[in-house]
Amino acid sequence: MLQAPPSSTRKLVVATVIWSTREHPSQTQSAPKLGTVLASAFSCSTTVRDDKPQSRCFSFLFCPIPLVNVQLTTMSVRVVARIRPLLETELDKDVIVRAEAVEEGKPLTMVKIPSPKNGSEEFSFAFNGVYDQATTQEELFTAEVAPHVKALFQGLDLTIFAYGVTGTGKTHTMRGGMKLAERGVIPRLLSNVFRRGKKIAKDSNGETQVDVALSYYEIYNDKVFDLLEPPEKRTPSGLPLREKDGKTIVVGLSERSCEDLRDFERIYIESNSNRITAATKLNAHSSRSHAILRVKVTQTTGDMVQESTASAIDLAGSEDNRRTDNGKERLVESAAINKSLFVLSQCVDAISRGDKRIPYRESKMTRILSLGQNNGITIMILNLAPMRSYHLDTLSSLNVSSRAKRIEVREIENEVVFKQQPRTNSGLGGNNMQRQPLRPLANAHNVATGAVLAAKASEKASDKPVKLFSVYTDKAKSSAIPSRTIAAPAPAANTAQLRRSNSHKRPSESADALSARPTKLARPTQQSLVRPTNYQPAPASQQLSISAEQIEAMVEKKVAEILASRAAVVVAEAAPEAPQPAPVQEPPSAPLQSHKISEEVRRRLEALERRIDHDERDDARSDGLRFLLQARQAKEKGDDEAALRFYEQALPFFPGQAKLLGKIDRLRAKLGVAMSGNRKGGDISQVASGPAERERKADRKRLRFRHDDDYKDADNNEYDGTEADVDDEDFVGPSRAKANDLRRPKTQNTHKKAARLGFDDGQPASPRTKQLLGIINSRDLALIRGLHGFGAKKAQDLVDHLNLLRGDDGEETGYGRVDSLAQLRLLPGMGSRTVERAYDGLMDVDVAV
Ligand SMILES: Nc1ncnc2c1ncn2[C@@H]1O[C@H](COP(=O)(O)OP(=O)(O)OP(=O)(O)O)[C@@H](O)[C@H]1O
Repeated sequence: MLQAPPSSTRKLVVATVIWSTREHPSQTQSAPKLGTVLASAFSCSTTVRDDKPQSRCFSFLFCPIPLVNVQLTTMSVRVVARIRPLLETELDKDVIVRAEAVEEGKPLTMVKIPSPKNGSEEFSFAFNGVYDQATTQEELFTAEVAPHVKALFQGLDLTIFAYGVTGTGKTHTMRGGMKLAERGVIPRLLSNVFRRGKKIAKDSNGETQVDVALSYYEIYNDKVFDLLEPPEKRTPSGLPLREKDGKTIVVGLSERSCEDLRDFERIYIESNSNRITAATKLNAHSSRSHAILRVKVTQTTGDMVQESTASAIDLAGSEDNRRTDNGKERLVESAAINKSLFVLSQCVDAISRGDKRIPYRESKMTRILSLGQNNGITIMILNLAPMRSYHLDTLSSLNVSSRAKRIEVREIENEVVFKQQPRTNSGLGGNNMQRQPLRPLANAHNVATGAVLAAKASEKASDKPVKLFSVYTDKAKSSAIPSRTIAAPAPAANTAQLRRSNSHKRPSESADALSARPTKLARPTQQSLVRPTNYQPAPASQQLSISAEQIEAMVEKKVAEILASRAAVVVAEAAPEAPQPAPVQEPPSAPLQSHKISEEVRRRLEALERRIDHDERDDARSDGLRFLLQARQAKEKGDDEAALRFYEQALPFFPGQAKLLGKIDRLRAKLGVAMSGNRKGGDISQVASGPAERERKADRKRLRFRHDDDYKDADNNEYDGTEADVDDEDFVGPSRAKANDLRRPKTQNTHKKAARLGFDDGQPASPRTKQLLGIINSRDLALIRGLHGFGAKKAQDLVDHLNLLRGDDGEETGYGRVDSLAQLRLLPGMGSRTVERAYDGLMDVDVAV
């Protein structure tokens, strides 16, 4: 049975067809001929998108036995735009965003918006679909999401995320309002999932069992918090992320099984009350976090199990703080929100440029979203406000989103596995998951983990969480909507009128907004964080009553466990061929004194551990710290060779660090002596040809590539590797230096330019460089905006970025300070052209003076 997928934008790249049998799903065999046949048989229906011919993809999943899986299919991220209707206070005359069709009678695919500089000019952005102000929740769902539910049950993962400026309707789209008709994508998705699950069970006469489980978490200030857990269980550093089987997983995330829609409603409403939203000037109930709902569908037939996941993501909205009047607390959140969205746009840009280095790891949200790296189907819903007051923000999100269309995701269905080897691909909890250790609940601002906050919330708590949106299905209606064909658009003003004359009135704009508002939690005061209205203190019997020593013992034990597991992971990643360190096995009752590591070392390890956890706003650095941690552990065990390897692996994260280089040199020297002694006359070259040296060589290569990627000119893609060479000259030694010499003539001009600007880290900074860096490091928005080539947004983004980078240990590491033009160039949004212009701008001023 062949099934054509719903999307018209997929393309077929049948490279390998995996043929597997139900009896032996693990035995696969390439069948390229069959793939070719299928490709030629079905590639005839071509659709045109973005002026690029695309072929339709056909998947052959869920065929009768034997299973035939087309595994290497790619498709672009499907990007659709939705223009929200006018709110009560907004006027028709201010509408500037329109939805249009390429030709009359065709579906809407264009968004038109005037140029901010010249009103008579108009920009057009093409999307896979555009939904105007009159579009209902049901129409959007039926056209964009419902068709993919089938694919979800065929084993594909589905990701739907709403992106846009604050107040443009992301939460409304994803979660929806109180009335049945206002239900958003999420409740409708669950409704469809349960319905299809029941159908599959029924059609198979109960042979196939379908289970649904939920995880729900938020990323707040770049920390991950489980929304299924009560706020008092949160730890200040949130849950860590790890990569597993090519997927980013949240370690220790809980999962709840969900039987039906009623169950879902209870869980969803309860956990949404844990989500952080607050009043800002631009949105009375603004989401201050990115919220990610994961719906895991497990189909079990006999001993075969197939898992797939639908992720529905309501991103927090970017906001221009000049318009928000945000207070300090909101500004901190805003900086985190803007930074992650900025990184997202950087990722989109990098992917669409075809860059090798995609800055996913610079924010948790982009790591989790992994655009272009994740498999399955991805739908991005760009939410737009039609008003002039959003003009520049709208343009910027239109730019990002239209580039996102070029991102290809691999459409790979999840494998079917035997029950005996249950998949652990979610890694998202369950009983086998280690939760983070409980820590004292005194917390920083604004995260609802503190006992005080919780207690405050509990004063207002009612027995039941407040229901703020509708979940239940009105089945009869849903099937009545035909697949979307939207007539030629009415002029914006008319549609706006149409919408506003509608009886549908958003409670947010009404006097009793706080009580009746459908989408987000009511907040007692403007600018205040509103935390769980449903919070109930745990009954006395469940409250923690443990002594300080017990807590200390728990923490110590946990640290030892975490270190051991990380050691295993890092060792496995770093040297797959090397023997794995034996896991630290400690009986629960083992006395603490039995720990092999001395107190002093433990303290240092803990300090490192804390830095790893707290420093996760820069995961690249925390990777580096992890290597340092491993190196120290290895040294403690007397394994100098491993220590050397880990120190060298840490080096790319702390390039040029004299202390680190010193350690490496000393260890190399020591190892050389020791090895020659051990090997009776063996010399260092023997060591150098062993696995350690191979690893070192690989590291150097990695280091070189890393630098090469970093130094790829962000503005013009012109390659300039010279700085990288200068950076690690000491480390690479003479042979590398020679290689550099060979490369130099090719990049002479760039090099000269770099030298003129003092891009080379090793060179003394010129007065102008110092002046420029002084301005940057001042983080003074006005000064930075005054630099040549810096617009308001660029300046704000830079300041936000620097503020975020500074962190607690800013003083010690100098992190968040820009010490050279080379560093400045590498910051998000900079690039050599920007730095050059700013530098030259200063020069002009000097000359003029
Ligand atoms: N399609 C729509 N129909 C009716 N009302 C809408 C629609 N989209 C948005 N709204 C209304 O617009 C207001 C802002 O929407 P919402 O809170 O969903 O924005 P948001 O993008 O999630 O904002 P933030 O990023 O600050 O959380 C709300 O009052 C919401 O009810």
